[in-house]
Amino acid sequence: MSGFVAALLGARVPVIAEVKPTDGRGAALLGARSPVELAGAYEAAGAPCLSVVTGRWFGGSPRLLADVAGRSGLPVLRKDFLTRDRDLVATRELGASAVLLTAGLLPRSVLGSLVDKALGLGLTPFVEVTSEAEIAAVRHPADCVIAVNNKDIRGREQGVPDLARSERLLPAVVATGCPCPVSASGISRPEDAARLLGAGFAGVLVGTALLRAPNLATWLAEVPR
Ligand SMILES: O=P(O)(O)OC[C@@H](O)[C@@H](O)c1c[nH]c2ccccc12
Repeated sequence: MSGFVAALLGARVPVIAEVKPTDGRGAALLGARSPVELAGAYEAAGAPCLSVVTGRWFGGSPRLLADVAGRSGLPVLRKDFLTRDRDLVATRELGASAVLLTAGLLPRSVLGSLVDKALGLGLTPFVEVTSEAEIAAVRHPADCVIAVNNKDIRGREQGVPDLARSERLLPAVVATGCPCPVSASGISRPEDAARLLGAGFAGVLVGTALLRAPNLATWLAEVPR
């Protein structure tokens, strides 16, 4: 089992906490904090894993990933729209433990070979899906995190989130043998996170709501398992 998956499955509060400078509309999310300070605050509040967005839509960069991964003791997921083998090699070199692969943006054969390549590099594939057809396209599901995205990435994550999508698709994710189903995006309240975990998700990925929370520790403490 990968370090990223082990950290999530072993966590009391299995929330992957995201570092991203802006939301999909360009609104600033870090306030006066540096990304490294924010990562430290997530760790202190008990988050088991981090997600770092390196895509420019969200104000990210590869440098941001290197800074956070170099300073944090937590396993880090790189979130970006990567399509080539060499992007995965670079991701490893930047210090990530897991890498986002977006099933809806990649032809099935490309997704399969990127999963193979990531596993060969020791990176956990974190495959985001929005439909049963995309779930069926995930190769080696037992070695991947399969994450249901509650928003539509084609709309640059700006639309209304549909948490019911996660609940609807969970049985199909579990049926693949994936040990670590995750629900990602648009989870705005601790009670929504708790409901998804109660339904059977092994983890949730939360960005904007945590970045805007007045108190991280309080938000996470309100997510009982
Ligand atoms: O801020 P939110 O709604 O909690 O969402 C986090 C994360 O899922 C989102 O940032 C995201 C989902 N897919 C992505 C792809 C690239 C970059 C970022 C993302």
